[in-house]
Order: sequence, then C-alpha cells, then structure tokens
Amino acid sequence: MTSDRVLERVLDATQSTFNSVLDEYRPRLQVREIGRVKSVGEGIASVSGLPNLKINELLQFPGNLFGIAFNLDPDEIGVILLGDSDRLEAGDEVYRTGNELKVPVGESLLGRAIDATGRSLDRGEPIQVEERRSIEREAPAIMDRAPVTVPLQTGLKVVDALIPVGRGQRELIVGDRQTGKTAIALDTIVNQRDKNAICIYCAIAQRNSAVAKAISTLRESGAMDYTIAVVAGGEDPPGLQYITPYAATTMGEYFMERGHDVLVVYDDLTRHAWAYRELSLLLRRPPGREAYPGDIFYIHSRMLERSTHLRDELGGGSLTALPIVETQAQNISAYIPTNLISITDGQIYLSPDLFQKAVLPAVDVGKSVSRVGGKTQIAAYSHVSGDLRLSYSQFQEVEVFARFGTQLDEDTRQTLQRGRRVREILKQPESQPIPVAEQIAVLMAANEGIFDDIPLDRIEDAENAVRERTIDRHPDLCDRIENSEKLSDDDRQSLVEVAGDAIAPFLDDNEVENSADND
Ligand SMILES: Nc1ncnc2c1ncn2[C@@H]1O[C@H](COP(=O)(O)OP(=O)(O)OP(=O)(O)O)[C@@H](O)[C@H]1O
Repeated sequence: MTSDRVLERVLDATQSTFNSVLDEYRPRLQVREIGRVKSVGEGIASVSGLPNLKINELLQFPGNLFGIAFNLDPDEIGVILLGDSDRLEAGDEVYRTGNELKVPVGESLLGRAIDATGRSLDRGEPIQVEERRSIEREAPAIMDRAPVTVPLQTGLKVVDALIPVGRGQRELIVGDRQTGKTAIALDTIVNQRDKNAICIYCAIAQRNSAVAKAISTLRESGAMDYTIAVVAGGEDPPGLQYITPYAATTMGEYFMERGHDVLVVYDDLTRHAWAYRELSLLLRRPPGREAYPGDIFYIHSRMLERSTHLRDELGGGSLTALPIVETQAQNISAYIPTNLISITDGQIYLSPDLFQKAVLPAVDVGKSVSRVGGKTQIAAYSHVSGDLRLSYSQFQEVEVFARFGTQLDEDTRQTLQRGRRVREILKQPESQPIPVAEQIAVLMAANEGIFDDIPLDRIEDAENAVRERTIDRHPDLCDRIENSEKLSDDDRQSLVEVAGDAIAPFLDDNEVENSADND
C-alpha cells in the first residue's frame, strides 16, 4: 500500500470517529433567566428584566436571599423579600426559580420552633425535610367537608360550658392588649395532651420575650411533644411576617390530610394585617380604609377557609383555627376585627375591665358567641350550660343596680349571691386545664346553689374539694361523662350529693349567716 493510500484511510477513520463523537455530544446547557435589581427598600425590591415571571414565583438574589414576586407591572416587578436586604444593591442579579415558595411539612417538625421557610430557631439540629408544600393552597371544596361534630375541649370552664369550640371550627379570640388572649390559646394547646391532636402555635411579630415565654410554657407542660411553633419576630422583614400564617396552615393541612385533628393558633392577625399594609404601601398599591389595601379581607378569608372538618372518605381529619386579634380601646368595630368577626364562626371576647378586677380568664360571656360549637358539646353540658348562662347574665344585669346601694329584695339578693359565686367558679389560673367530668361536677353544684353559703374567698378550696371527691367516689360516672353519655336523674343526684358532702367542711368553720355580707 502506498503512503498516500495509508494517509487516506487514516483520514477516513478519523472522520468517522469524529462524526460519531459529534453525534453523541450533548452540551450541558443551563438556561437561567436573569433580571436586575432596580432599587431596594425596607423589605421590598424592584426588579426588571424577567418578562416571563409568574405571580408569587420565588426569586433568588445574591447571598442566598429569596423574595416573592408580588406586583407584576409591565416595566418593573415588585418583590417582597424574605430575609435581610442590607447587602442587596441596585444592579445585582436576580434569578427565577420557576417555583412558588414551598415550606417543609411532616412529623420531623413536631417539638421544633422554626420560621416560615423551615429554618430552625431553637438551636436544635437542622430540620430533616421529608416533603415540601406550597404555602398558598386551595381550601377544601364544599363537597369534601363534613359537619363539625366533635368538641375541641379547651379545659377552661367558661369556654367549654358557655362558648364551646368544635373541631374544624374557626373561633376568634378578640380583646385589647394584655387581656389574656395568648393565655387562652396556650391553655387550649396544653389541654390537647392525650387527645391525639397536633397543635401549631404561629406567632406573628410578637415580642421575642413573649414568644420565648409561650414556648417555655408549652415545653414545661409537655405540650411541645405534639406542637410546632412557627415564628416571625417583630424585627423580621414584613414579607416573612406576611407568609408565616400561610406556612403554618400548610404545615397543619399535612396532618389534617392524614386524618389527624389539628389546632392552629394565629397570634395575632392584627400584626399580620399591619405587615401586609406596610408591604402594600411600599409597593405603591392603592390604600383604602385605614390605609389597608383593597384585598385585606381576602388575605384572611382565604387562609381561614382552609380550616375545616374533612369527610370520612378523606380521612376525617380536621383543622381548627383560633385566630387572635387585638383591639384598641375595646373597639371591636374597627376594620380588621370586624372583618375577622365576619369570617369566623364566633368570638371569645376578653374584657380589660374583667381583667382589672382579676376575673381571669377575662371572658365577657355576653359579647362572646360560638355559632357552631354548641352542637358538638359533650352531652352532660346540656344539663348545666343553659342555667349557668341565664343565672350569670341575670346577675350581670342586677349587679350594675346593686352598686347604687339600693335596698334589695330577697330574690335579687339571691341572684347576686349565686352570680358572685358562679363568677368565682368560672375563674381559672393559667395552664391548669380541668377535665370535662370535673367541670360538670363543679358547674352542676353551682347551678344547684351548693356553693351559695360559702364565703367568696373559700370558693376555690371548696371547688377543688368537689372535684377531688367526685373523681374519688364516681370514677365510672366520670368516664361516662367523658364519653359524652347522657346523664340520668340518678347520675345528677349523685353528683349533687357528692358536692354537698365535699363542701361541708367549708360551711362548718365559717359563720354561714354572714357569708352574703362578706361578698
Ligand atoms: N387565667 C389567668 N390567670 C392568671 N394570669 C393570667 C391569666 N390569663 C392571663 N394571665 C396573665 O395576663 C398577662 C397577659 O396575658 P397574655 O400575654 O396572654 O395577654 P395578651 O392579650 O395575649 O397580651 P398581648 O396583647 O401582649 O399579646 C400575662 O402576664 C398572663 O400571665
């Protein structure tokens, strides 16, 4: 073979190898849409150059900072930032992620304090993410919902007897600052121990000390075992505060869809509305009443609509919402409180006047209502709630006149005597939930006038004696009450007799006839 021929064959072979390599070559291309930061403000940024961006899409900024596309105008995009924006500058690059914000969900979150994006706030191990879900999800359809039939016991006599809450209900806790709103919600969480419920405490822009206190109360009472604390601090960017309750709802839905009963406390939605107003004003959305944007009702209604009781075919789980709203100077007709009152299925109103008089929990029974819970109440409450409500409201009316020092007839004197004792009995210290059977025993005794002759300062001891004696003497009856069985006349008679025995020592060593004068 001539050298020319050899060269020709080598070239042919090289050509075919080259062609086959070229055929197999797949360049690794990554397409990223990159925009630019136009300007940065307090918790927001304005971005340009991302024409295909979708609303609510997550954007990535330098320094692992994320934001959500909020305003899509033709020439610029308004973004709410979810982290510290100190180092962000005009001209920085912005990347699309193609996704909405998704938060971790799952059992690994139980017992942890986290922020809305799943970052650990309790200096524990990093969160093990099993699954992520979008923070904005559609509420269950009407056909997927079942009626609310099971009670959610708060362990508070005044709430369980007079303003009962059902699993899947939305009950607003409303009141001025420092009236014990958080305390009621935390007591309810503490009372879910051994009741197979999952709880989520969602703190929005609360003082750090208040959040730390709430979490330590839950830890001390063992409630963190079944609770997740989702927290946005007061100094966190408004964007993070805004998304926190949606993230908490998504975390709750995960458990609801697995058939659990879930309780979510939103503490509080006044501050959530403030965060949204701040963002809207910074992004130049048109302000409306009290400078809130036009969709302020919708941000709360679409979130609370996600609370429900699912049909058995869908697992039968439930998500109960206890949103908290703060009023200024007892003005419940302000914009945000009225919105929330109309969205929810009732409200527990806390009165600063009662708080000052040390009537705690400071629940104003007259201004509180539960539109759903009554149908779910444990059967035994039907023997006590009606009479209790009547005698208490009569007392409240009469008490106003009695202050003028008028001469009182015997009936009025008795109404006052009973009412003062009922009020004393409805008092309850924090973090000390009372089981249903003991509540029934005490409230039935109060209705029957068993406490009428006991001086007010001894009522608490007498009440404790009645509770102890009832559990001791009638454990079977207590079990039946807990199982929502109806009480027979004999059962009621036995409860009243036991209460009569239990309070005897409190009558003996006191001048009975003077008790009314001591009131
Ligand atoms: N039942 C109770 N018995 C005794 N103290 C109580 C009771 N309920 C609340 N308190 C006390 O009242 C104070 C205010 O309670 P809490 O923080 O729950 O009120 P709040 O309305 O949530 O306050 P804020 O407006 O700051 O959120 C706390 O010091 C709490 O310990």
